[in-house]
Amino acid sequence: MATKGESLLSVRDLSIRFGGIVALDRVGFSVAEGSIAGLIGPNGAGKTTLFNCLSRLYRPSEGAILFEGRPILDAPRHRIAALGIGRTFQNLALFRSMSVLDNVRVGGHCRMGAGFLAHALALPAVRREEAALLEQAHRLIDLLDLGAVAGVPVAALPFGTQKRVELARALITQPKLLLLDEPAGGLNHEEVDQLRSRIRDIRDRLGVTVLLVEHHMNLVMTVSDQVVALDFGRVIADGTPAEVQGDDAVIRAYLGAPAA
Ligand SMILES: Nc1ncnc2c1ncn2[C@@H]1O[C@H](COP(=O)(O)OP(=O)(O)OP(=O)(O)O)[C@@H](O)[C@H]1O
Repeated sequence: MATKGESLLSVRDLSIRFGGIVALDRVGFSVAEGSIAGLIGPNGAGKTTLFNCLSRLYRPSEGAILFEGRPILDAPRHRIAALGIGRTFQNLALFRSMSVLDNVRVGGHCRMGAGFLAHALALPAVRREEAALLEQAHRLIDLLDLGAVAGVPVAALPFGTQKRVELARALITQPKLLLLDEPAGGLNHEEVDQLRSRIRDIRDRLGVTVLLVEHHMNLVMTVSDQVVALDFGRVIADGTPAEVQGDDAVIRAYLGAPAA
């Protein structure tokens, strides 16, 4: 197991092609345990493709992903949450007619140890697990200020609140690494400020390492310890927010090459 400051996640020489497009080209970087890392890059740079490789939705053609020092590309997709990697999606993936509480609880079932038969028979072990899950769901609902709407169907809530529900649902799997795909997308200024402190709370209070893909530069640069910049599927910068913000290749990628 990685100790604080060591790499929790290492991406090594990761490549993937779609037809003629090289979406990721020998991408490599590491994320230290207990840190907040931001992944930036212009549209089409490969950020979502990288997330999809990390959550095993895509299979890279080359390279390796190590989590806690162990390769995970051979792990079946449904084991990823149980290994300790959670994620949220750019487009919310919630059960819209279900309540906030039920959406959060449902996310926790992949971590439950009791088997199918034990569930069917409602054995005491299952009842204990269900009770622990309910308690954890309420804790996360409180952490994310969702207490007042716990019984409300998700479809009836404003977008910003739904995004918090998705965050709570991703956290109930007790991930060591949380992948956030554009958490600030569609949020107003005040909600982005709240999101910044929530991401810090998640790291500081729950001890979760965070990797976020985000276009909102102010959020990425103020919340991250490390920023990795991609362009055309390649890592063009990897360092502190100040280093990456001042990097010539990053400035060129965002502003375009100066006219000849
Ligand atoms: N399933 C796919 N089939 C074909 N091409 C794909 C697929 N997924 C991604 N691509 C291509 O790979 C490249 C990287 O796309 P990706 O969505 O990862 O970029 P991104 O950095 O997340 O962009 P954005 O910020 O716009 O979300 C793009 O050229 C995209 O068209």
